Formats: sequence, C-alpha cells, structure tokens
Amino acid sequence: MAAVADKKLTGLVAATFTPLTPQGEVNLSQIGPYIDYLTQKQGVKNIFVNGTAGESMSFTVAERKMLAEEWCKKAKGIMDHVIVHVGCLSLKDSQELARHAAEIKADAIAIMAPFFLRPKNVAALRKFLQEVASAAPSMPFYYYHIPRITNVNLPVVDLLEDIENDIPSFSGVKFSASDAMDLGLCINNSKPQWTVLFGVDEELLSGLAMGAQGAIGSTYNYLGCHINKLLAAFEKNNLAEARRIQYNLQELLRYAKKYGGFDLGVNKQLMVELSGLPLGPPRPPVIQCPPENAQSIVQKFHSLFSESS
Ligand SMILES: CC(=O)N[C@H](C=O)[C@@H](O)[C@H](O)[C@H](O)CO
Ligand SMILES: CC(=O)C(=O)O
Repeated sequence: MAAVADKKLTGLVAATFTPLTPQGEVNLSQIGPYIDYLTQKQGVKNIFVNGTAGESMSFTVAERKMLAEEWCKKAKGIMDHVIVHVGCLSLKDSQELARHAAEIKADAIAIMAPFFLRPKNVAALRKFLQEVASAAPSMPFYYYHIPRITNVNLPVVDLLEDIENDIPSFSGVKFSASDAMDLGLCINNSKPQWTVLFGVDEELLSGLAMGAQGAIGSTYNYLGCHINKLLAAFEKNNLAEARRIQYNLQELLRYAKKYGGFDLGVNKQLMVELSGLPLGPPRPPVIQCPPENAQSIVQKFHSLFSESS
C-alpha cells in the first residue's frame, strides 16, 4: 500500500455510479468494463467509489465491501487513484469500512458527516472523523463536505485547523458546496501535501479560479474528456475556452430541469445511454428516469458536446 501522501491526487476524479442488475442487485461484472470505459473513452484515471452518485447509503456494509473490493481489484495497474467513501451514519460501520479499504489496498478513504444525528459543532465533527481515521491510520483521509445532502454546514476551514494533530493521515477535502469563501480559506490554510478537490461540476471553473487542485464529480463519468479540456484550457489561461465548456455543462443541467431536475435517476440513466454500459436502475428511493426523458436529454447532450469539440 502507498504510504500516506505518496502520490498526490490532482486532476479529474469520476464519482462512479453503482452497477446493478435489472432486479436491483449489485452487479460486479460491469465494474471492469466501466473502468475500461473511463480510462479509454474519457481519459479519467481516478475514481471515487461508493459516494453520492454511487448511492452509498442505500447499500449494506457487506455490499459496499464487495463493491469497493471489485473497484480496487479491477483498477489495479490501470487507474492512479481509487478513493473509497466510507461514510455511514454509524461510527462502527464507518470504521469497519475504513479498515476494509486498507485491507483491499485502496489509495484513500473519504467520509461525509453523519446526517441522522448531526455533529453540532466542529469539535464534534472532528471527533467523529478522527475515530474513523484511527481505524485505518495508514489510509490517506479526505473530508467530504456536501452540506446539500448532510445539512452539516460547519466551516471547513475551522475543521482544518491543526487537524493533522488529530488525524495524521489527513490528506484533503472534497469540497461539494457553492461557498467560494470557505473554499478559498480552505485552500489558503492547506498544507502543501493536501489536495482540495472541488465537487460542484457546474461551477468547476469558479473552484479552479479559487485554487482547487482538481475535481470530483458525477458528470465526469461521461464528460471526462471534455472536462479534461476545460482543465487544460484553464491551465493555459484560456478562459474563453474553459467557459465555453463550463457553459455547456450548465446548459445540460438547465435542460434536465425540464424533466424534474438533474437527480441521480437522470444522471445514472444518462451514463447508461452515453456509455452503453448496462448499469441497471438506481435503488429505491431513487427512481429511474423514464427512457423518453433520458433520450431527450441525450439529444441535448449531443447538441452541446460533440466528439471533436
Ligand atoms: C449531489 C451530488 O451528486 N453532487 C455531486 C458531487 O458532489 C456532483 O457531481 C453533482 O452531481 C453535479 O455537480 C451535478 O449537480
Ligand atoms: C457525485 C459525487 O461526487 C459523489 O458521488 O460523491
């Protein structure tokens, strides 16, 4: 296993969907083809598994272990990083998944705040995170800030203060919030070996402007090659080109709103249609996007993003 911070994580990370059979059972057989699709067709070399797009909380601990193991096994030698999200509502379940991630030699773990009984202040959040991290002390550890889902909206910059004293494996933040001030302060208060990855795909350019070193997102599953161009354009200070690509992603999400919003059901179905991978339906309570709606969004996708642009 790589020592903590052996390989610094930067660039694009796809937050994977979870392949299911048509009956809604975990379908490990699609994980190999999924990884081939990401590397060969999308130019994506990093994955974040069992996260939000992966419907983590809808799966049992046993299912999440099977999934994490297969992602790591199939990504070995092909992907640069596999980050396993181990967040659960129960500390014990999170610790079990953290230990398991270390056993299967994942590259890093990430954890969102528990959101049934929520930590009421930064100290309480830090204690929870520290107890998870200490179950797998050799695993690079990322805090996954996604207040839209957790309703835990404590300033991340406050969490970062001397965090390495409590969590020596701390390696960075997956920042999925539209809060440019907290994001900027996180980056300004980061250690050089940490990575702050931005997680709001439709606002990536603003995250890059603030200094994010990479991006994790669900849309990079099928937009990886385009978003890699956005990252390259930003690097070269070609803001006009970076904006063009960003606007197209925003137009896609705006269009999807016509069909009730860009939720996980729509998002996963778009991946199925665009990749051709049979990833199955989402698991209830998420509902599958009706095929005619998905087709209409796919058409919009093709009008916004062509192979050559
Ligand atoms: C709620 C959710 O899934 N957030 C993702 C990551 O944090 C994003 O990748 C979004 O899916 C994306 O930005 C579209 O809103
Ligand atoms: C979408 C995202 O970043 C996640 O799956 O956690």
